[in-house]
Amino acid sequence: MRQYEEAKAAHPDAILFFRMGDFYEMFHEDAVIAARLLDITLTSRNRGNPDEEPMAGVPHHAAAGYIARLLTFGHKVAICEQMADPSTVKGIVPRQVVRVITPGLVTDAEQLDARANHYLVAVDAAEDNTERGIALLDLSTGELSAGMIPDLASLLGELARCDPREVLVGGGLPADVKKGAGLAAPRAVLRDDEPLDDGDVAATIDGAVAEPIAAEAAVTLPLSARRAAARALRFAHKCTPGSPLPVRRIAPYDPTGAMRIDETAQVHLELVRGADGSRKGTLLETVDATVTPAGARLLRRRLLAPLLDVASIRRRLDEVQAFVENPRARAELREALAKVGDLERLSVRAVLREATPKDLGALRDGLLAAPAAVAATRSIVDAGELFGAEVDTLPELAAKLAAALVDRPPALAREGGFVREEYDAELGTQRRLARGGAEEMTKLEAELREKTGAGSLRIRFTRVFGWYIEVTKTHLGKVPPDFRRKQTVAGGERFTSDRLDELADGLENAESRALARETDIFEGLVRLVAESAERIRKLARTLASWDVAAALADVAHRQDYVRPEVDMGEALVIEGGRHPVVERLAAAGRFVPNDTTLDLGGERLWLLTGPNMAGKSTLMRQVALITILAQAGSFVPAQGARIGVVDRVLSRVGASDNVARGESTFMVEMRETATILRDATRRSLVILDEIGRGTSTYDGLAIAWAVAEHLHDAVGCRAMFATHYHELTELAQHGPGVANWSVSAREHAGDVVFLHKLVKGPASRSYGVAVARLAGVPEPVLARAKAILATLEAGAALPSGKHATMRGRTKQGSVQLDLFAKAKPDVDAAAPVLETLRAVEVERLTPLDALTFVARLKSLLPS
Ligand SMILES: Nc1ncnc2c1ncn2[C@@H]1O[C@H](COP(=O)(O)OP(=O)(O)OP(=O)(O)O)[C@@H](O)[C@H]1O
Repeated sequence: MRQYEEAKAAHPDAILFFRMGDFYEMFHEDAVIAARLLDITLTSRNRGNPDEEPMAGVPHHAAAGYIARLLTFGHKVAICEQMADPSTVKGIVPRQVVRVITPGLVTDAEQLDARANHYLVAVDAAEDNTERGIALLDLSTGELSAGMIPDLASLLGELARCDPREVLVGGGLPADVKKGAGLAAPRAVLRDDEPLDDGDVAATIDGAVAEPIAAEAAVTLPLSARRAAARALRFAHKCTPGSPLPVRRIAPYDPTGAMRIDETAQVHLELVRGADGSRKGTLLETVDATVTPAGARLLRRRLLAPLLDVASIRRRLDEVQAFVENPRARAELREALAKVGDLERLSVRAVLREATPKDLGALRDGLLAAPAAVAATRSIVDAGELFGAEVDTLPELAAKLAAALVDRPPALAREGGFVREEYDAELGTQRRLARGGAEEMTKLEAELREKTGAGSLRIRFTRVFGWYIEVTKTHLGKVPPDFRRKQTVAGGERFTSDRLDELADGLENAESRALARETDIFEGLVRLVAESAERIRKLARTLASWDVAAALADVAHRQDYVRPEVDMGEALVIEGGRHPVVERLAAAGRFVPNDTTLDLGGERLWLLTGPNMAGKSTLMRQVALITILAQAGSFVPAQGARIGVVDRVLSRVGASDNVARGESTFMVEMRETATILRDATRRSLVILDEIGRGTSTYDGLAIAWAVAEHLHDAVGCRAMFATHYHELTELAQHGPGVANWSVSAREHAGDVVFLHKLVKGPASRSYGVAVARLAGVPEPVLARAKAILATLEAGAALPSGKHATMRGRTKQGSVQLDLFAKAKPDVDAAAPVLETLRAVEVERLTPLDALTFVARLKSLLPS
């Protein structure tokens, strides 16, 4: 147990998986926690003795699933392996912690989403807390980026964007940063990191990345960013004690170069995750036609961080256009890329010495497919200019892997059988010997059967007993004297003989030598791949960017998207724009395209009215999504688009509670509105859907009015504002930049027909009652609603003779709608009954509705 105690002392905060034979055992507190979380049996060691201790174990081959479970609960798992084959070691087998797996640092394909990055994030601050640094490490791809973040809001925005699994919060960070990090990265485990001094920073970075890069980082990266990078590297290094880190570069992380789409907008626009947390119905799902995991990850990153630089955006659009115009090259490229697999993650597994024969096989297939991908791209005119000159496809490594490995190598190296016999003379010899030995065994069996006349005699092998001769009971009398009894089984006896032992030894020798040789070859190949990791990753990056361009071209072709013009102008002109997701879900040809123009020099604030369900939200989201797609470098669902670069997309859509954060609907609404008003710049695109709805009518209207005014007068950005407050449409008289638009609908025989077509001017009415009918609200309720509506629209007079307001105050001070109060006996008591009766459409009533209706009328009469 000394080994155990030492390993545990080195990793006190991890659950220690201590390898013993075919099991990983856990002890003490670890065993208790694991038994509870993994639903495995808690046993004990030295039962009944004073040193009895809890113990639990999981089979070694099934460990991955258990580890994944523990990670989801935020635990770290330290893997302590046997460092030698127990059968060859005298005394205690040496053991060592080879890897600590934490939620942010997983490399096992089963625990990773192939189509998304998996980040560990470190956050730091300069000594005087004036600047904040962030570092993002994806160990599974070996990518590390670091940069400075100007303020807390941006930092939280970045955390929401990269959706990390683990956040290291450097010691000394203010409490608001820690609290904010927890909220902005809800899926992450927050971990307090140990102190770090400046000497540690330099040493950690120098030790991890290549010298020129470390030197460059020292000059170009601000201290807070370097500190964050060093934290991430130090943590990762501690977790992979046995092998070098796969990180070779520190990419500058510059959020100011990207469009900011804060968490709220990401959620409201359903960019990469829908309301249920899945990819279903998101923009990403709609435009992600990539065929490689690395391409999918790149596209996801691009959608979450569209560019601001016009030249770079145009370069991406040029690439997409090239593939739109060359369908043949596109098809060939995509066919080749489909075989490429995940070169990035496979090469990292080799660096971490975690690669299996199957991984090497996949890497080989990927490398072999790369030249066809290059050829396809090269077939495009001007390809060199667009897609870079030389591409290194590592032909020598591909050839070596192809020569060495069998077609479908197994997942486990332990049992061998993955290196081609022709690849290595020694391996060939041992395999032949082994095969010869097996043939000899068959021959011996036939010989013995003949000699003894025991027809049931068999020569068999099991892992536990090795080779033996089995004879059934009926033939035991024929067993010759030189057979030695080994074991008695139900049906007969098992024997051995000198000849059998001799053959078995030879066979076993040949097999174990073959396996040892294969293991050597395998380790050599893994080393070779690890040495080439940087080149492989460079190739993977190139292929991923082609994959994205070809995928977007494919979507553009299939969905009829056009190339947007992107410039630094101040207009956002979309002709025949469509919502990329809704149009796919709508029946073919049923989606109604609309033109929208927001222009800082003209109409910059649109007030959008129209009935419920008319398509106001859809229209506003479509404008935002088209802008995001364009700046991410994609074609867009429209007949034409001119996008004057937008620096931020800010949105507040619909009302939703955030009970988890302990805030009411209205509080959330106002908090989000406040953020928008604070963060919006003249270049931003703001989308507001029915703000003010979460409170009483007049308060809501007042707030909505003031917000719209502020956006128009003070911020002066491009904005769309959907509202059901028709009073707000008067704002158009307020300033030249405000315009009224509405999404049209028609009422036909009491039913509403949505046209989804934009028309200039405010909506004439709301059709709320008609929509309520569409939703199945019972007729008696509809009739009463219509009656109330008519009274309201006529400007009802109160008993006191005052003009009706929507609300009044009771003596106790509580708010109530006067119109819903029962009529008092001294006024025309029958009025509401008559109004309701007049409004009902008798032909729509079911018999049951009619009964309910009569009861309702009666209840309206004073008793
Ligand atoms: N341009 C369009 N063409 C075809 N169908 C559309 C269009 N726009 C919206 N729709 C359909 O109408 C439904 C309602 O749209 P949306 O939610 O945008 O309405 P809304 O006006 O915002 O409603 P509410 O005021 O109730 O929030 C959508 O789910 C979609 O199916």
